[in-house]
This record gives sequence, structure tokens and C-alpha cells, in this order.
Amino acid sequence: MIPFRKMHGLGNDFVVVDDRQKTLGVTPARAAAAADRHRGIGCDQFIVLEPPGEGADVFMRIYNPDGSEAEACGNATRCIAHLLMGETGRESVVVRTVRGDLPCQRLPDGTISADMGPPSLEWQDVPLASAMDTTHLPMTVGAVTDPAACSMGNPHVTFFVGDLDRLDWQALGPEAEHHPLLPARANVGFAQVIDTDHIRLAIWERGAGPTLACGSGACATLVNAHRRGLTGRRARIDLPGGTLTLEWRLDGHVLMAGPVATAFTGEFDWDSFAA
Ligand SMILES: N[C@@H](CCC[C@H](N)C(=O)O)C(=O)O
Repeated sequence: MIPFRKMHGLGNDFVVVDDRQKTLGVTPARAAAAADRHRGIGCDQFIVLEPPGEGADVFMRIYNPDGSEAEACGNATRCIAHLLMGETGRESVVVRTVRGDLPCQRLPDGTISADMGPPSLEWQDVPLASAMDTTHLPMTVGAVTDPAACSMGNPHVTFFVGDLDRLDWQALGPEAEHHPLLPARANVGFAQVIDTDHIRLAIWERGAGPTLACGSGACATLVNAHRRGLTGRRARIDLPGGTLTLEWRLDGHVLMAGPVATAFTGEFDWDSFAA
């Protein structure tokens, strides 16, 4: 049997397995089966801890419920940092991902902060299908239009909307995620700017659908909002599952802080998820 831990950041939930001994035989199909909310354990992302190599405390591999691998996951980064802080007794750790090394620390209020690195702002790096200004995309989906895009290692587009409560954003998510301008698909944010330091945000995640929160999506939203002149470089971002605190530092790095929790632990066998 394989032990797992169910963790979440603001309800963005993860099944975490420890494969630092490289014995578990994780495949994209197996990760997808475990992530299935009806036939598996259920989660927004299936997270695999692997040996890091030199210079980091762990390598974190991220699978979406559709079996695709994501380059970044802000909330899982904070969860895994918390886990490693417990293991090591340290208050700061480095989580290595496909996106790079992400230094994390526990703040005095007990929340976990992750340095998510600098965003990529060029169209090739998002990626977008052709050359264009990434602050204004010629893209309309239903009643929303003119999003901005950037990459936090993974691709994001952000639509700025008037009133989030009056928008059926879940109906728009699939078309936006699969839009022809987005060759790698994208996570799609619907953001209502309340003030220059306050945003309400809902996220349709690539490969996962609607989630209660998306950390990298919150980072991308602050970056896109600031580039559009809508906010400063710091903001509180309220998501359906709770609040993250964001800063886009002058050195280019985006810092994100918020709570994490372990919901339960258990064990499974890959065969349990056979259809
Ligand atoms: N929940 C995550 C993002 C997970 C990956 C995303 N669905 C993708 O495919 O890029 C977060 O907190 O950032």
C-alpha cells in the first residue's frame, strides 16, 4: 500500500505521495486515476515528491486530474514547504519544480510564503500562438474580452471583469482554456479589481477546471493587473477558498503567502482505481 497525505491551500487540494525512493511507479494515467473525485481519492493536483539533487530540499512533480503535467503550482509549493519544514525542523526550505527552485518560508503568523520567481511576459514564453502584446490579447469568450497573459512557469490569461458575481465564469472556462491563441492551453483567471491593493479572483484551471484557489493564478493576476495600471505591486487576492497576499517585488520576483492544511492521511493501491 502507498501512504498519501491530503493537503490543501485555501481548498485547492492535493494528494501528496513520497516517491523520493523512486519505488512507486507513478505514471500520468495513475495520477489521473487517483485524482478522480468519483473513482479515486480526488484532488485538484496529484503531487509527487522526488529526489531533488543538489541545492534544493525536494523535487515536486505536479499532475493535473487530466494526467497532464504542470510546470508550477503555487498552493502545492506552499503545502510541500510546510511538510518539509515539519520534517527538517527548519523555517525555510527550497522546493524544486520544472519551473525552477522556489524558496519558501514560514511567516510569523504561521502562514507559508513562496517566492514564485519572476513572470515571463513575452508572447513566446506564455506561450501564445503568434506575436502580440501580452497585456491585451485579441480574445473574446462569451461576454468577456481583452485579457492579459503571462507565465509563472505555467501559462495564465486574466480577464478583468466588472462584477464577478454576475458572471457565469465556469461556463466560459473550457472555451478560454482551449482557445486557439493558447497552444499549451492556459489557466484562466476572472478578476474583479476592488481597489489598487485588492482583487477578487476566480480561476478555471488548465487540466482541472474550477478550483477554490490557484496560487500561480493569483501571482499572474497581480502581474497582469499591475501591467494594466489597475493595481500597485502588492495586493490581497480573495479567491472562493480564501485569501492570498501577493507582492510583485521590484527585483521581478512574485511572493505569495497564505495558509496551508493537512486534511487527512491514508493509503491506497493503484489497483483500487481500476475502472
Ligand atoms: N493549483 C495550482 C496550479 C496547478 C497547475 C495548473 N492547473 C496548470 O496546469 O498549470 C496553483 O496553485 O498554482
